[in-house]
Amino acid sequence: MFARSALRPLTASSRLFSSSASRQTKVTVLGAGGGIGQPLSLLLKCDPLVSSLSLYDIRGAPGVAADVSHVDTASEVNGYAADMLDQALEGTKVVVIPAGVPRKPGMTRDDLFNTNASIVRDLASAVARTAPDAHILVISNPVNSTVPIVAATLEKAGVFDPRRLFGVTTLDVVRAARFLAGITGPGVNPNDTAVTVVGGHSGPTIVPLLSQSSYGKSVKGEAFEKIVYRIQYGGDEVVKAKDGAGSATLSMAYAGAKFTNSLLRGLNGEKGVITPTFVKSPLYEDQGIDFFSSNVELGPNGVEKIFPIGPISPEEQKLLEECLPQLKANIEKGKAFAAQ
Ligand SMILES: NC(=O)C1=CN([C@@H]2O[C@H](COP(=O)(O)OP(=O)(O)OC[C@H]3O[C@@H](n4cnc5c(N)ncnc54)[C@H](O)[C@@H]3O)[C@@H](O)[C@H]2O)C=CC1
Ligand SMILES: O=C([O-])CC(=O)C(=O)O
Repeated sequence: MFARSALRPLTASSRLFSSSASRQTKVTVLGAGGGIGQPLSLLLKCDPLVSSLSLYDIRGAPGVAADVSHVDTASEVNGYAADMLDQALEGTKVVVIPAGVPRKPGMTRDDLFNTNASIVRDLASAVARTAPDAHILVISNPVNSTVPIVAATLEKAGVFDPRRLFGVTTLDVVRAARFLAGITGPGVNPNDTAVTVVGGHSGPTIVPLLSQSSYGKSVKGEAFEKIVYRIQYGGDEVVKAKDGAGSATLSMAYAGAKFTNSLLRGLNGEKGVITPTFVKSPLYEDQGIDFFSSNVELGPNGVEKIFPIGPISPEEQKLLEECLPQLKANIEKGKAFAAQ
């Protein structure tokens, strides 16, 4: 399926799976029966760095596991029913969480808070109890709030290590590269139009830094406004098109598998694995914002280095100013919930 000879040469940033190192890892998906969980489980089954895949959901995970387990890659797959959360987490090194409800048209990600906050808190408690050293990748929305909830839950349990908690903002990066390639001209490949996206993961908190991209820096005026809007509201495009049937699942599964592979490469000691992710960050701590997405180097301990956002244009400075107050409010909402 992925025969090497059939592939054109790829840059490190463009590969879905790359595996220069040999150590393999047990990965658990919480919410594996869902719209994201199913294709994500399939993609993780295809990742050569995953040795064992543990699939959990309150419904349907054993069926998904039976199905995915027939794919002829080396990893083993196990499915766990609703009452087997602790067994699903035993011995796992990486936990990916796409559990929770998705948006319908007319909703914001924050409208998911009331349902998803407690789902994520309870799953984080289980990770703290059963796999306290695991790296946790949070997909469930609203990411700007669910990540602080997971952090506070782990902190309460005395096992929080900020190097091991990640909000998955990779879909924004994937969209930015795709949309920029689309307006750059025929034949331009998204592999060559990577854009760093910083801030958070909802509307105005998503800040693409086009000025730092060789193709993006020439996008000005109305074209700039349009592509920024499209990157910030790409999720709404999918919610609208699915017309009540949910939000992005396939592109998110791709993005989730891509970020998981980056983390696994870092854990295996590969150098120079750098990608944006929403982590506990010192960058805007002086403004009371202690979670932020910027480029992060992933390594054997998880977060090895958090990069500052670097030089940005006056337009991007304005976007950042719009991002920060909303991001702060989202983070505080998560913390207030976790403190109850
Ligand atoms: N970070 C990002 O960029 C993105 C995040 N999302 C978010 O991902 C989440 C999932 O989206 P979909 O897969 O489309 O939803 P979905 O409804 O298709 O699947 C969610 C799954 O979570 C399961 N679930 C609910 N409570 C659970 C619990 N306590 N333990 C384990 N599993 C549980 C459900 O049974 C269901 O199978 C949503 O919150 C959505 O907003 C979606 C797209 C992008
Ligand atoms: O829009 C949503 O609700 C799902 C999501 O986070 C995205 O597609 O970026």
